[in-house]
Amino acid sequence: MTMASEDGTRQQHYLEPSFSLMRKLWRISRMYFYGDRKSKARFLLVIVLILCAVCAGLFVVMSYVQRDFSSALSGKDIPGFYRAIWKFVGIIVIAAPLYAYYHYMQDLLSLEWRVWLTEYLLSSYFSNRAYFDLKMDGKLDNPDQRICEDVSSFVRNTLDIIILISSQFLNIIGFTGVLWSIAPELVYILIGYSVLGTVVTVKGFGSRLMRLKFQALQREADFRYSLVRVRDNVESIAFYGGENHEAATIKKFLASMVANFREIILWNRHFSLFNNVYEYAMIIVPSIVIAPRYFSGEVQFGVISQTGFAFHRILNALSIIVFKFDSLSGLAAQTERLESLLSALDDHSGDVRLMKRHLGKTSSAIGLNIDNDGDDTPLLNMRPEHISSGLSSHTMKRETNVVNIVPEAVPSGYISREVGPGLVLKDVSILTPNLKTVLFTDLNFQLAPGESLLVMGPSGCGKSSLLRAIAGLWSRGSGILQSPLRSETFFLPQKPYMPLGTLRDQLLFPVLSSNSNASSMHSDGDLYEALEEVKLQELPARVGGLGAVKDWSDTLSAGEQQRLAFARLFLHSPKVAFLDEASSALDANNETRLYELLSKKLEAYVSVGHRTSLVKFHTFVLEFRDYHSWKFCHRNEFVSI
Ligand SMILES: Nc1ncnc2c1ncn2[C@@H]1O[C@H](COP(=O)(O)OP(=O)(O)OP(=O)(O)O)[C@@H](O)[C@H]1O
Repeated sequence: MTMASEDGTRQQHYLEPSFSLMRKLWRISRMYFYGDRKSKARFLLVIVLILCAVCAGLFVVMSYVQRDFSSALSGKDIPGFYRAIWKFVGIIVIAAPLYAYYHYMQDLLSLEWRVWLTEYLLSSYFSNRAYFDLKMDGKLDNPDQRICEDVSSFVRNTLDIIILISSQFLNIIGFTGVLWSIAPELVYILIGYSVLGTVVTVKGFGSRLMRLKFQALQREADFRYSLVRVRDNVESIAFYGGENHEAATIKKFLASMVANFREIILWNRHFSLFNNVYEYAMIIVPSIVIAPRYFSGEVQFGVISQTGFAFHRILNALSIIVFKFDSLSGLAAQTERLESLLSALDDHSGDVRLMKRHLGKTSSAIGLNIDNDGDDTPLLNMRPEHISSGLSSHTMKRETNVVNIVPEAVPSGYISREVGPGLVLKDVSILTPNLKTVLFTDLNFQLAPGESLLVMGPSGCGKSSLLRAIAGLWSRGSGILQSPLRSETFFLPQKPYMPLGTLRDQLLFPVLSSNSNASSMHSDGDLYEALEEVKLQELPARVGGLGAVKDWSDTLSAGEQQRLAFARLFLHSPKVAFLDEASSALDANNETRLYELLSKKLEAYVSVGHRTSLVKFHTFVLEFRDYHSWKFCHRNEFVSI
């Protein structure tokens, strides 16, 4: 979840009614109506439009019945009066179920569309770790709100507008005939008047109200996220006594949201003024035009009310932008937010493709056999001759001298990734995601299968970033990185992630416990055994069994969470584990015992840690020193500085 910041990362949108906005609306809508569920989508839409047409037809019939009714009343025509009453009853009997079914189909289509679009966005959001890269990129605020609420409002409003336009179009067709047959001059008046009203609305209020609505969505999402952050960090805030600070921060978001709403209310008042004048100015026009003909006996009394009815139906239809501007401006804001999310996801998958192409070129340039089709496909068979000769001694010392480099000067490519049995880094340089800082350059080392590495160094030198690069989370930089298949590795971050769900879910994560493979792979006995290994055997009894559901990050201590993460690691038994200060919250005894288990159970592992007591559990030590240099040596040669 990214909150838009005030430092310029927030995207500025100057929304205005335009063809580009309509194109965006069409782009999002066509994805569903031309997508994999198009048959159902189109079927539902056609049904809704047919029902809409029938309802519009009923309105035309109603205008004639109303005419007969008024004429019968004014002419004291008793049989005519009862005939009109019976016609009314007939229309109501048909219209009542028809309307109910019409709204039901509308709701059904809206739900289907929402589900489809949400699922589509979720798939894109989680593919190629887009959620991670979007957060790192920091340009798109609150993707969660876009996926959750903007989709829902967008679908509802778009559907309303489609139906409205269709019904108004039918109204224009149906009632223009009626009005034309009575008073053609009224049709001309209506056209001129509605064009004028639309131009004033679009030019006078369009871009301002749309921008305000866009900001309203953005600021509401920021406000809500500031509250969610508090809920996620209650303990830290309580320890710091940070209530005043948090309340002040949240109030700032509230104030910004309210300021925007004040502006919306103000502009709504201006618009409402214009809207009322526009609507009321026309109320008596049809009567003024028709009354002289009624006085001269040219038309019956009922024609006056029929003309008024038809006139206002057409006025509503032609003035759709004026009368529905509130929902249209809301829809414009939702369209813009969804479109920028879709574009960011598209750009991301484009970047991934570009990266793969780039890697293909790089590798062929150095004569390596690359296949970029998937994470788990062996890509490169790196032989010793690809590694600089100095590496084979396993003891290297090298000075690097670039720390903060202007973006133009940094390596602009990607780290080439390979799959191989060990872990090999050749001339690897890594950039931070904002591409402003080179963390280290020309890092070279290799670990054969079965060899383990401890990465040490001062805070902020790039130890975790190295693991991120190995895991494929960061790719910007240069060099070649060979590591085992992703499915053979397992990463433990410093702060273990505790997903929502049962104790069983915590142990099996990232495998879903509902997945049939999970239960065939790990019986409850295995889970209890893993808990015993990390000295958490009493946990199931304490919390109510493996099926107990809790907020685990609040229920368990930091050390317990780290031990649970080790149990998770042992259950998955990967070939190679990567541990980023994964035992930092543990006491020395627990840490030693877990590392003893680790060295027995796993072929190899790479740890990031600060304690020299960990050195004995690893074959090699890579030590970063003062951001400028690094040293790779055997553990027997390691001398702590
Ligand atoms: N998303 C980001 N954008 C820009 N810079 C970042 C980002 N994430 C991390 N950095 C910077 O990259 C540098 C290296 O971070 P990293 O987490 O790898 O350090 P570390 O050596 O693991 O530190 P520690 O021992 O404190 O955990 C830090 O200076 C950090 O501020």
